Amino acid sequence: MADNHGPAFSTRPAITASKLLGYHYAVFGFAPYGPYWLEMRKITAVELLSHYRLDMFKHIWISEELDALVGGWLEEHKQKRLLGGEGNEEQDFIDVMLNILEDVWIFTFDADTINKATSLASTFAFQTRKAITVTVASGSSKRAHILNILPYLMPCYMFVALKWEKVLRNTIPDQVRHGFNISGKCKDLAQIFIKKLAVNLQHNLLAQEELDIFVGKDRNVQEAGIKNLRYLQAVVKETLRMYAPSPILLRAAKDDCTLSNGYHVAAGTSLMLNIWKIQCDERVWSDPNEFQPERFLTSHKDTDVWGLNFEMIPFGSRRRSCPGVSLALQMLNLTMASLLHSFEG
Ligand code: HEM
Repeated sequence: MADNHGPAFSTRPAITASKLLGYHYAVFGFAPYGPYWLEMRKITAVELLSHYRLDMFKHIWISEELDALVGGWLEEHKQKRLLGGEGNEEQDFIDVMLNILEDVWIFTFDADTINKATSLASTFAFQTRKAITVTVASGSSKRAHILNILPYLMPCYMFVALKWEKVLRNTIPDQVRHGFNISGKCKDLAQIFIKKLAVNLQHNLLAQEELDIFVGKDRNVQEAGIKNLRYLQAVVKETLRMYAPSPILLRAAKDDCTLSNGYHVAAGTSLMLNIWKIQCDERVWSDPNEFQPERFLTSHKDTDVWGLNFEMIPFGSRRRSCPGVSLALQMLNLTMASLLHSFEG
């Protein structure tokens, strides 16, 4: 279906939570297919998440800079709460935002929570923007900065007839939210990864051996060296296969279409793709419930996660696939390699 009817299913279902929490679909991951989504997708791919930009911003995601920014901000709010006064309301806001981040399936929220989250989300946007402005003012001006992309966002104004302010407010916090999300996803995946290696001595030894050969005990793992760590990459892929962080994809039919089996699907029909089931299909994967990284060096050595092999789509596929896949893979591989490297085998 993803192959033959990809374009027909390139929009998202119009659910209430996307409308309320996504500023009337201005958060482009929730936006319907159309000129606004196309423009935002282009800006994100070229200006924010391209290899060129990832290289420019490497100092941010490799260092602790972003963590420090967000951590400092949360700490400040905690302190305010301890001192009483306005802190309580702000703490409410943080609690709700963290719930949203942890619970991606926001359509399970009841009406009250959605109302509360909607008003608090705008505070979040305001605070994030303030934090970014303060960071710029406080002086990393010589470095490439995320705000460099803002001129490219200006044309979006024309598409949504929103105030420029609103586009800015929705876009940057959205990427920051994804930043939080990836840390969460990385943390969950890292836990699974370590647990799997802890119970399986043989996997652990193979991964450690590879690190010893290509990195050595006395050096830190560098991003450039990851490409040599083929076993480690296979372990990361196997983790993504068995524990896809987004196990269900949400799409909707953009136009009427007829599937190859003759079913007619009306425009607007929601489609939920069960990625977990696809990635554990025993017709494709032998012993699908067994953690076997070796399969990505043997029977599935040509299967990657970029959305072209439909038996393995942890980042989705085609038009609405994850634009952060490159960043996510770099972070996952580097985090896992560094974690493993810090432990004795
Ligand atoms: C382990 C990490 C990650 C996983 C497993 C993941 C997975 C996914 C999946 C399954 C989708 C839906 C794809 C589809 O419908 O076909 C998606 C969409 C998206 N992801 Fe990710 N993602 C990750 C990290 C990131 C990062 C780091 C960013 C950006 C900084 C990001 C930004 C987005 C955006 C903006 C969309 C919506 C795209 C659209 O609707 O056009 N993701 N992601």
